[in-house]
Parts: sequence; structure tokens; C-alpha cells
Amino acid sequence: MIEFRSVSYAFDDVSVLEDVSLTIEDGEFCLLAGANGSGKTTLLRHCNGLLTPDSGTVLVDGTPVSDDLIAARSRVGMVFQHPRDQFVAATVGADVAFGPENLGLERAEIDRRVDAALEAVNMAGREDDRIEALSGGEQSRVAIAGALAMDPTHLVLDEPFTGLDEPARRSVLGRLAALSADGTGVLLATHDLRDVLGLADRAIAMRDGRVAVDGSPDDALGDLAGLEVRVPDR
Ligand SMILES: Nc1ncnc2c1ncn2[C@@H]1O[C@H](COP(=O)(O)OP(=O)(O)OP(=O)(O)O)[C@@H](O)[C@H]1O
Repeated sequence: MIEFRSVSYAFDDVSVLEDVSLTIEDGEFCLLAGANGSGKTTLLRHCNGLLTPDSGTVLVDGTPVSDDLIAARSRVGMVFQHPRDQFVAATVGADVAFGPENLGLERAEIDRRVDAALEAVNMAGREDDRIEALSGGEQSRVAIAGALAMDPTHLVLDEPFTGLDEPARRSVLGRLAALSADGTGVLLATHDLRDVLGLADRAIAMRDGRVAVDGSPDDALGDLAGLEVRVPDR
């Protein structure tokens, strides 16, 4: 469970998050929508301590992130907007293994996690492929595998579809839905909800640093008007 309790945050005295309270349950597939600049990325970066609240608390599985940064970073897998920027190795297998290696796990456990993570994103057997030779969709899936190899309770993704074509987007979405059905909490920031609302359990939308909408996708749909979010045609 990821819990935001009255979280506020400002960059240089400019308030970006204001009194945000949210709980993301295990296995919940949760969308985070909102116009550019509404605070989505800032919120997500609190989930593993990349940012620290000015006031309020963020808890991961009951422990404040600031009390145990390593636990938070192991439990919350983060996938950023441009996966290319988050790769640390030249090949798929080496990149996905990087996180578990840093946890100091035994080689057999690392190999098991890499295999399972690649399997989960439909990239099994591609360990030796060079990342730079992969398509955008494959790179996104490798970035997700890298996060999964940490065996997280939650996956937090910031606009992971940027630059992906439709088939790649659908493929990544399908994997996220399957992972959430298997118990991984998913928090997915996107300003384009057209083909994701139907997969999600819940839709949250931010406006000016506050939670403006929070409900089931069906209920949220009507409330999203005016938030510069792309919604499905009815
Ligand atoms: N490092 C920073 N320094 C100063 N201001 C920042 C910084 N990062 C973000 N901001 C500001 O904080 C506000 C919220 O930005 P944030 O990136 O969280 O929004 P967002 O909803 O994720 O937008 P986008 O969809 O464009 O990524 C914006 O006004 C932005 O300019």
C-alpha cells in the first residue's frame, strides 16, 4: 500500500502539491491524470523518496519513506517518462539484473528475478539483445522489467507511453493490467485516458496540485471535463 497523508510540496516557494491524501492499495490499477504542470510527476517522485514532502508523510507498506529509503525503493518500482534515460547497461539482461545486483542478492536469485521479469513483459529469452537496437515499445517493456526485478509491491509509471505507437502502447498496457491482476499495485500517470480507463480500477485527476477527481473510471469520466485530459469518446 502507498499512502499519502496530507502531503504538500513547493519548488522554490511555488506550491506544487497541496494537502494531497491518497491510498493506493495492493493490486489496484490506478490512473493519475491531469493537465501538464498539475503535479503528477512531483507526486510520483515522492513514492520512493526522490522528493521529500515539506509537510505530511508518504508511507510504503506502512513505513514512512523517509524512515527507510531502501525499503521504499525496493517496494516501489519506478518507470520514468523516457525509459532510454533510465538504462544503465548495454544489454537487456544486464540492465534488468542491475537493481537486484545492487540489493546484494545471490546470483541464482538474480537470474530467477531477471527471467521472471522478462517473462512478465513478454521479453523472455531476449537477455542478450542490445537495448539500443530495440523498438520503443520493447524499450518500455525492458524498463518495466527492470522495475519488476526488484520484486516491488507497486509499480509507479510516469507517462510510459511517450513515443510509443499504438501496438506498443497496447502491449505495455496489457502487461500492466496482467501484473495488477496478479497483485502488483499500479499507479500510472498519463494525460491520455482513451484506452486505459477500461482497464483501471480507479481514476485520480490532479488540478493545480490538488486531487480534483478520485473514483471509479465510470464515475470519474464526467468529472474529467475541463482538466485537459483526453478521455474516450462516448
Ligand atoms: N525541478 C523543478 N523546479 C521548479 N519547478 C518545477 C520543477 N519540477 C516541476 N516544477 C513545476 O512544478 C509544477 C508541476 O510539475 P509536474 O512535472 O509535477 O507536473 P505534471 O502534472 O507531471 O506535468 P507534465 O504532464 O507536464 O509532466 C509545474 O509548474 C512545474 O513547472
